[in-house]
Amino acid sequence: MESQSRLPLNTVNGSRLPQPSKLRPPSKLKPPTMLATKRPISPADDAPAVPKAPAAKKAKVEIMKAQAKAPNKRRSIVSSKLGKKVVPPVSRGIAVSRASVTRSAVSKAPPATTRAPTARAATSRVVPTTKTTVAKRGAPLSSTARSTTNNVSKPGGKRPAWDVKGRLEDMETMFREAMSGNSELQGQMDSNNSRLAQLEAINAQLEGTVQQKEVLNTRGQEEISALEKKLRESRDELDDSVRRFNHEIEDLKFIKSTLERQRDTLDGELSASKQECSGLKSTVASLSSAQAGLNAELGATKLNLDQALQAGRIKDETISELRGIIANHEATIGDQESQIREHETRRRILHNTIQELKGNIRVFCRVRPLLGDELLGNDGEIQHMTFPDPDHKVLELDKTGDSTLNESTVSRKASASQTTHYDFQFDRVFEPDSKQSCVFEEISQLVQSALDGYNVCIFAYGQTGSGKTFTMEGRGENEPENAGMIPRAVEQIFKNASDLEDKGWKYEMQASFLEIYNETIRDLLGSGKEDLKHEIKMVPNVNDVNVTNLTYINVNSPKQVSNLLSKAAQNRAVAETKCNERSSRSHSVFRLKLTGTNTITSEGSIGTLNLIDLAGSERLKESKSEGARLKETQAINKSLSNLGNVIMALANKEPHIPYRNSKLTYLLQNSLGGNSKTLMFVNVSPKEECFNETLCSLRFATKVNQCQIGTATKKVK
Ligand SMILES: Nc1ncnc2c1ncn2[C@@H]1O[C@H](COP(=O)(O)OP(=O)(O)OP(=O)(O)O)[C@@H](O)[C@H]1O
Repeated sequence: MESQSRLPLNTVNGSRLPQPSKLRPPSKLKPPTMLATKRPISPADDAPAVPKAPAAKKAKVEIMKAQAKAPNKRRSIVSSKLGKKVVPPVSRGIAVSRASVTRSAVSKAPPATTRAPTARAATSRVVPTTKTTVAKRGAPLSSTARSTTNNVSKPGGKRPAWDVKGRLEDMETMFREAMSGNSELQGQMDSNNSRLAQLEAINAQLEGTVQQKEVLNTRGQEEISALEKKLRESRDELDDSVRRFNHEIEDLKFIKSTLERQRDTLDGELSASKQECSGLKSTVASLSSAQAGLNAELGATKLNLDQALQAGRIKDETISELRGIIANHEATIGDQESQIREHETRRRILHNTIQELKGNIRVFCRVRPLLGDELLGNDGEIQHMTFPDPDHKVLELDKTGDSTLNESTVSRKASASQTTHYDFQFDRVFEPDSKQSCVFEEISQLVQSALDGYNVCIFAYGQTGSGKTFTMEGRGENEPENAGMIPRAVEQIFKNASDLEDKGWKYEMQASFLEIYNETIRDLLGSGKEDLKHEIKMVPNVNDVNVTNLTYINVNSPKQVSNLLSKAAQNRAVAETKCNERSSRSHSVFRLKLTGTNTITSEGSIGTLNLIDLAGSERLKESKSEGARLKETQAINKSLSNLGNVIMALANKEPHIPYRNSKLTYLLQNSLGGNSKTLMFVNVSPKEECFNETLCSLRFATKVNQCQIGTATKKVK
């Protein structure tokens, strides 16, 4: 015991233990595989046969598991060093952990071998004990050690510091125990070494396998890179395909939407067609039923037809009888038509007789209404004129404070208050509110006479602004109610001529329009450019008047005549005077020559309708005309006074009638003589300041009205 205790503390069974300072910490120990690399095991070792690759894998897995359990194993080793039972690693089979291998190495602890680090590591577990031993042996005891020694001196407690011997004994005891444990560990280490050799063989085998695997791995990598390349190419192709397919999908979507639209349209058409079809079916059904009805009706109609044919035969007989009766009636109608024509002839005779009874020269007086500013004075009433006669034949004038006027054609009554009263009587007096239609009604029979072959002369006489043009021509193309005597006469002539066509009459109408201005004739229907001279000539044997170079136009409609009147109106010489703002300073003569032929009776007629708008009869004193206008007025007055002279001469049946003293009377000689019907309008102004002019005009008209010119005769071809 004594010699053993003198052995160095760091030797086990004679071999030196590694220095504690050179021991590696357990965590830095290399794994068994690494150890195997440093210490190859020859195949000649009596190691178990190398397991196949799966067996090697399994062994690796077991090793891994063992490593995971390593800390606990270490604890068990330390425990074993302290005298507890140590489980030999061999009993655990091939699944030996790195920690257990290390413990085996420590137990063997061969000096100066390649496994030294492992042994050192294993030895490190007992270092504290060894150190303590060294300290006890070499160095003086510290106070703490001493107290411990003191405690040991007593069983179950520390030995006192001074009990060195006791403490040494204790240490020796401990050493012996350690040594016995060491031999045990040595056995374990041997078995571990053999186990390690086996494992190294397995490891070498595994390394070969690893190399094979690496070759395989390299090939695999190459294959993988080739496959990756292929994969990239495939991906590119796939991308292209995807793009292509996307395009195709878009196209297909577009086609799909188009087709859907077409389908919708076709659906709509189909439903419409279905509806139409159902409608047609119902129509067919109704037509079928109608056809059945019609068939039935047809049968009935056939029956009726047979009856009608029978009745028709009877009617044919009746018709032949009626034809006989109609022939008799037609004969009667022919008789009656000839009677009508006779009646027409007699009507003309009677009409002429009536005209004769009325007198060949008749005078109508027309008073125009107050216009514009004229209405402002006297509350718009004409106070100096009265129309007392219900038969419209009398006009009364009252003049206050003018004793110089003491004449009257009919009567004159002067009152004490110096009011002079004048009565005038004419064939007709038209009051200011008389309409154009009302005036024309009175002259329409005269117009009819022109168609019957008479020379009719209607002229308007009066002072400027008294309403002559309004009476003869009217006002405004768009005011049919204001149409004058000329357009109305033309209208009536065309209408009557048309009516007379039934009685066999056909008329040719020739229009001319002229004016006499300053005793010069001007053609109002001419172009106006030529400076032609117009002379009045008597046509021998016909007792007719002709004007040379005058335009005669055949007319066949009222519209045509209306256009001629418009043209003439533009050509008329119109001049301003102080008496009227638009005064016509010439006589205008519209002449319509009517030549009628009766194809049935072979009668013929030539009539002339003269419609004359005379120039204003102004007194020189009133008109205040000067220069050229004075000459105009003088010429007008001369012709007008000559007209009066002619009428007087005719009335007095004088042997010489002074027709040639003025162009007007010379032109109208056939219309003023015995073979004519003459109507004079005396137009008067309602203005009181025109009283004297009005009086003059009325006096002249009264003279004309008193004339008995003779009996008119119609001209027969
Ligand atoms: N009965 C009537 N009703 C309404 N207005 C009328 C009537 N008579 C004439 N007038 C108007 O009085 C004005 C003068 O008439 P108009 O020109 O016919 O006179 P006149 O006698 O022809 O004059 P002149 O001799 O200068 O040609 C015109 O504006 C016309 O429209």
